[in-house]
Amino acid sequence: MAAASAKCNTDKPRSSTPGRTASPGRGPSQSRRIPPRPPVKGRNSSPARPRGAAEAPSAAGIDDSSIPLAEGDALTASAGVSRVTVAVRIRPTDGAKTLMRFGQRHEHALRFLHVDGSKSDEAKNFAYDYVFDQSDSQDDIFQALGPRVLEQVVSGHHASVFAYGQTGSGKTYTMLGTAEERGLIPRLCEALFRQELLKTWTITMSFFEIYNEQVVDLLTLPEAANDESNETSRKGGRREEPKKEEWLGVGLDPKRKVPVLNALRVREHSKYGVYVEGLTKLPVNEPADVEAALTRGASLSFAEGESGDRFSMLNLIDLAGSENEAKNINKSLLGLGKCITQLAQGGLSVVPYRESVLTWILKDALGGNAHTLMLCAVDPSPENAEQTLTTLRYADQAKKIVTRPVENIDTTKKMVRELHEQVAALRAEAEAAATAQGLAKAKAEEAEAAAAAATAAAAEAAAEREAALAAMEEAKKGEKQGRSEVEELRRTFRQREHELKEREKLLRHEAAMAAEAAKAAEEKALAMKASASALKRTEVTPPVPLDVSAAVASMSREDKLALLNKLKAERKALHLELGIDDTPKVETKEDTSTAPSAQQRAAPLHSERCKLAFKCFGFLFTISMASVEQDVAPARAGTLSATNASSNATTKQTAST
Ligand SMILES: Nc1ncnc2c1ncn2[C@@H]1O[C@H](COP(=O)(O)OP(=O)(O)OP(=O)(O)O)[C@@H](O)[C@H]1O
Repeated sequence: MAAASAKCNTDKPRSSTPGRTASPGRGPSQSRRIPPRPPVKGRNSSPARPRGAAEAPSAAGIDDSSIPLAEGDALTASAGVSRVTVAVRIRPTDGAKTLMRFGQRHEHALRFLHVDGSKSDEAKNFAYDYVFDQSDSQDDIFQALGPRVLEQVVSGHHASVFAYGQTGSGKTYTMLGTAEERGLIPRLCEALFRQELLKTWTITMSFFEIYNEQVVDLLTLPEAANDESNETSRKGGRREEPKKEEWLGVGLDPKRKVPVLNALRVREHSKYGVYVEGLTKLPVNEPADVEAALTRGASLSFAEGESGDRFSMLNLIDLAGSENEAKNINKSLLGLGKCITQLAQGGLSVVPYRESVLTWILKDALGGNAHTLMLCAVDPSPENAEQTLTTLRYADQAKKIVTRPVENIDTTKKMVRELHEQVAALRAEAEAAATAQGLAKAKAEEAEAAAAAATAAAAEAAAEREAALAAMEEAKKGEKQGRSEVEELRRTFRQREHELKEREKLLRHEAAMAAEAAKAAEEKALAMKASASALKRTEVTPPVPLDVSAAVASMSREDKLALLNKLKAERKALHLELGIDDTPKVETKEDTSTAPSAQQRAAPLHSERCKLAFKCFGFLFTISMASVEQDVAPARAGTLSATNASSNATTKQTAST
C-alpha cells in the first residue's frame, strides 16, 4: 500500500505518486469485487442552502428533474472496470453571491447558474458522485469518501485521490486541513493504521514535489540535497528534525529554492511500471509518524506496504491551481488535462501520458490499475465563475474516465510465499515428527531400561529362588539330620531307659536278696537271742555276738563278692555323704553291754577293744576289734555285732525309707 499527497502551492504544481506501480493488465483480469459504494452523506430532501443563499439568484423556474443522475457504481461492479469517482466541494463565500444551486431531488446534482457578466446565459447542469457544500465539515467528507478508499487499499488495489481546482478554492484545506480541522490525508492515514489487516503489512511513505518537470524528494534535507556528494540524498534517509530557522508550516518553505541537483528521475520498470528513481521511502509504523512528517512541513506522504505477494499504493495528490492550466504555464497540469480529455473520449487514440512527468507517474492512477477519486474544489463567488465553470467541466470529463483496477498480486512472490508456507508447514511437520520421534525414542529407552531392570530383577529373583531352594535343601538336610539325631537320642534314651530299668530291676533284686539275707540274719539273730535267753536262764553266759563270719560263710561266693563290692560302694557313698575322709573312719560306739569300765578305758591302747559301725542296706553293723596280744583268736578277725535295738531301729528305718 502506498500513500502520497502534495502540498498545494499557488505558483507551482505538485503531485506525488509511489515509486512502483503494477502495470495494468498484468494482474488477474477480473478485479476483486468492490462492495457497493457507501451512501452519500445524508441530507434533507429540501435543497441545501449555502451561506448567503438569500442574496443568491433565485432558483425559481429551474426544472430540477432535468438534472442528470450520476452513473458508475453498476459499471464498476459488473464489468471489472472502475470509473473515476468525482466529488465537488464548494467552499464558503463569506456572504458573497454564489453561483450554485443543488437539485432538489438528487443531492449529487448541481446547477451552475448564470450571473451577470457570465459568458453564458444558460444554466449548466452537472451531476457528480458527491457534492459537498459549505455546510459539510471535514469529517462529513471523510465519512463519505474515506471508507471506500480504505477498502480499496487494504484489499490490494491501488487508489489515488486528486485535489483539483483553482487557487484558493480549498484543495489543501480539503486534503490536509488544519490542526483543528484535519483533512482527508491525516484522517486516511489514521484510519489505515487502525485496519487490523495492515498490522502484518510493511508500510512506507515518500513525499515528493514536481516542479518544472523535475521531481524533488521532500524527505531529504535541503542542505543535503544541495551537496551532490552527499550519499544520504541519493540513497534516501529519514528527514532529520528541522533547524530553528526552518519554516515549520505545512508544506515546503516558500522561500526555499528547490535545488536542481535534487531532481529525481522518472523511470519505467518492465514489470512494475513507472517509478521515481532514488525516491526516499520512509518506514512508518503509526499515524504519529505520518503526522510528524506532516507537521514538519512534509505534508506529502507516501506509504507503501507489502505483505507477501499482495501490495497496494495510495496516492494523495494536491495539484496546483487549475488557472495555471488555462494559462498553459504548468506543463504537468496541462498534460493532466489532455490525458483526462483523451481518456474521457475513449477510443484507440494514444493517451499522452508522456507529455508531463505528472501524467507519466500517475499513468496507472489515471487510466490503469487504480481506483481514482477526483476531488474538485470550487469557489462559488461570481468573480471566479469562469474558473469554477472550467473546473466543473473538467470534473464532468474526469468522471467518464474508466480504469481497470486489479488486485495486485505478484505471482512470483505468491508462488514464493506459498512455497515458503509449504516449507514452513513441512518444517513444522518435520519438527513435530522429530519431537514425536524423540518422545518415542525416549519412551523406547525408558521401556528398554524398564526391561533391563525387570531382567535384572528377574535374575535377582531367580538367584534368590536358587538361594531359597538351597536353603530349603539345607533345611531339609538339617531336618533330616535333626530327625536322625532325635532318633539317635530317642534310641539312646530308650536304651538308657532300658538299662536303668534293668539296673533298677537288678537293684531291686539285690535289695530283695539283701532283705532276705537281712531277714535271715535277723531270724538267726533272733534264734541266737532265743538260745541266749535260754542259756541265760540256765547259766549266765555272756551274750554271743552275731557271728558275721558265720553269716558270710553261709553265703555263696558270688553273694560274698557282691556283698563286698556293695559294702565298699556303700562305704564310699557314706563317706561322700558325710563329707569325711576317704580313710575309713572308725566310729566307736560304746556298747553298754561291752562298754569298758573306767578301768578298761585307762588300760593301754593295745588292749583296747575297738568297734566299727557302718550301715549296709539299712542295717547298722558294728565291728569290734581287739589287739592281738589282748584278745583271743576269735577276735583276730573283726567281729561284727549288732545290737538288737540298733538292728531293729535300722530295719525300721530301712523299711520306712
Ligand atoms: N471549505 C472550507 N471551509 C473553510 N475554509 C476554507 C474552505 N476551503 C478553503 N478554505 C480556506 O480558504 C483558504 C485557501 O484555501 P486553500 O489554501 O486550501 O486553497 P488551495 O486551493 O489549496 O490554494 P492553492 O492552490 O494556492 O494551494 C484557506 O485559508 C482555507 O482555510
